[in-house]
Amino acid sequence: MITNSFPQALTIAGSDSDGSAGVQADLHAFFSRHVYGSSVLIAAVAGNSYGIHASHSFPLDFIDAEFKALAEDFQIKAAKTGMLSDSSLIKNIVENYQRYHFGPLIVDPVITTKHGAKLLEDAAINTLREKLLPLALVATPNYSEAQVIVDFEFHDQADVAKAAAQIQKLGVKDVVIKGSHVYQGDQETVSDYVLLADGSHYLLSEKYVDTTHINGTGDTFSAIITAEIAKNKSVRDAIAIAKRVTYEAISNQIAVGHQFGPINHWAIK
Ligand SMILES: Nc1ncnc2c1ncn2[C@@H]1O[C@H](COP(=O)(O)OP(=O)(O)OP(=O)(O)O)[C@@H](O)[C@H]1O
Ligand SMILES: Cc1ncc(COP(=O)(O)O)c(N)n1
Repeated sequence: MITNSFPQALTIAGSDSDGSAGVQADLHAFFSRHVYGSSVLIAAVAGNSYGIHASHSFPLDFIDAEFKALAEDFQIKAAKTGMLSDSSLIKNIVENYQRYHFGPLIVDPVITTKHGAKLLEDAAINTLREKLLPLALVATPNYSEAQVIVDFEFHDQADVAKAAAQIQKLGVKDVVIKGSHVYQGDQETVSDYVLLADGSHYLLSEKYVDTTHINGTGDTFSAIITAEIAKNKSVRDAIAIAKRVTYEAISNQIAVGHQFGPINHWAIK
């Protein structure tokens, strides 16, 4: 009899038809780190590298059926969320996540795409704050999402640190605020501020890559953390690996799409 022990992870997110972001990016990322990926699709968007043309959320009873089907068979060791659409979907995900055992939860609070399309209703921000974030082992807002969650504007790194502490107070154990642009001498870097559950905090920096092929960076980053946690890596190591390999995927561009193209998951080692 085959055991169910191969590392398995789950993404609870939206499909992006151009394959660059959402569930598609998450599954590429899981695959690249040798983790089996499954998905609960909550919505699908019709889009390409220029923008999003349409979006469609799935019925809640269908989402319930997806969770149940996976719970009856798979041994998922870690799960992540991406696009969440609206309040009723967030509540549904919270209920299903609490009903089943899918391991630690990584919340990537996706609000807008790289083309500026909104993937989360304004009215759902409170539900995100009060219902979903408290369940998160790791939350990975980018610079602008973090400002929406804490409801104040960042002017400097001290504000980023203050926001991470505020997000931790919502119940999130480990917080990564991505995407501060910091100069180290002449070199522009993209730095992610990390605040761990034990109170330790630090910046993870890589050189800024001047490219528009950045669709799916946030999805990939959070999916890699999820994959590494599914393989029992520590949160600190999982975040460091995610930073390193996401940088590899951004800096080894592939020629797909005209504007906000995908990153290169084959570059991930
Ligand atoms: N141009 C770039 N050059 C180098 N690193 C980058 C670049 N853009 C993003 N990153 C890195 O990629 C990772 C993903 O961050 P990013 O801020 O892009 O997330 P996002 O896609 O905006 O997030 P979300 O999915 O939450 O909307 C981070 O580690 C960030 O520092
Ligand atoms: C369906 C879907 N989900 C998420 C994103 C965010 O992508 P990114 O990782 O670039 O922030 C997206 N563009 N589409």
